Amino acid sequence: MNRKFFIVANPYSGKGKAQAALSMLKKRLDKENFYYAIFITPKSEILDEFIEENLFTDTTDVVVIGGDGTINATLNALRGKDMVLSFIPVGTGNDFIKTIQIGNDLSEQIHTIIHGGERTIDIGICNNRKFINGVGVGFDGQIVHDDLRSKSIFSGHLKYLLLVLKILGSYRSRKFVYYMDGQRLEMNLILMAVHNGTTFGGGFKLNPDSKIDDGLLNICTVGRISYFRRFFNVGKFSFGTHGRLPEVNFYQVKHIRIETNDALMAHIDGEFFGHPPFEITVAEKAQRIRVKR
Ligand SMILES: Nc1ncnc2c1ncn2[C@@H]1O[C@H](COP(=O)(O)OP(=O)(O)OP(=O)(O)O)[C@@H](O)[C@H]1O
Repeated sequence: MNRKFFIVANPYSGKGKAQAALSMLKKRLDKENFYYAIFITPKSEILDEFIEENLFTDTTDVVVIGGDGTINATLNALRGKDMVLSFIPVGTGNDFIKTIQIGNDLSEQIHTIIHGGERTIDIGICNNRKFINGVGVGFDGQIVHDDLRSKSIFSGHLKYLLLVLKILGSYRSRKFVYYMDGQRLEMNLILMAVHNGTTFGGGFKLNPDSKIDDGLLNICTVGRISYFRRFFNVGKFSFGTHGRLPEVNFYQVKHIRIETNDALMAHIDGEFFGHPPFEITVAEKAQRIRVKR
């Protein structure tokens, strides 16, 4: 079958690195005589609807040049169409691709897009919206919320890290009421990370043992923790060694329901996603992606 590429490029992701990536990808696709179409994303709350409207039905390969938010919008635009997703990560955090092998630089990543192998991965679903990496509720939802509104002389990852430190020093634990595979729990938590992937926030490996094709969601909860212990242990979350802390618990489930609480903020694949209630499940082996052979 002749392959047809549809390229979704976000000019805003990661301070505009998409243009250079797009030029190089176009050159390589031209050289190999592939058909392709390009969609440059507009700033919009309904990005997935714009992508879906422009997607040709005979597309075989959808390439995302952007960060996790652009991957999320593209994934939701596919609405079950059987197309292979591949990635050039030019976002700020790029947390999802830390779970897979696509190559370390632009040239290798383009090689993977054209000549890579296929892998079929699980997809999470939260209140009918799909996610590829995860949903964060509590502390990291608050960061995404505040990041959207804060003005700073810094930008990108540095702005994000400064916000993490600021909120780390003030965020209080909140009551979570939730059902994991039907079992009711009620806990005061700083955060709950529900993952298909492993990492949030550009490198915090909250669920280091998560696998993207095991049919399960990995959950990390962090309970009430003193301000001193937060700052002292924050590095452990980057290395994924926080499991030794008594405030941390890990779970693997197929379904979680988090009850209504307007004091809890959430994000889905790094995009602000409001407040619970959330009904979160996993669709096993639901999406083909392109990875390094
Ligand atoms: N043309 C555009 N101008 C401004 N914003 C845009 C444009 N196109 C898309 N967006 C916004 O970009 C956001 C997604 O950015 P994306 O997540 O891909 O990059 P990032 O935030 O730099 O990376 P990451 O999520 O990996 O940290 C969405 O909120 C979307 O509305």
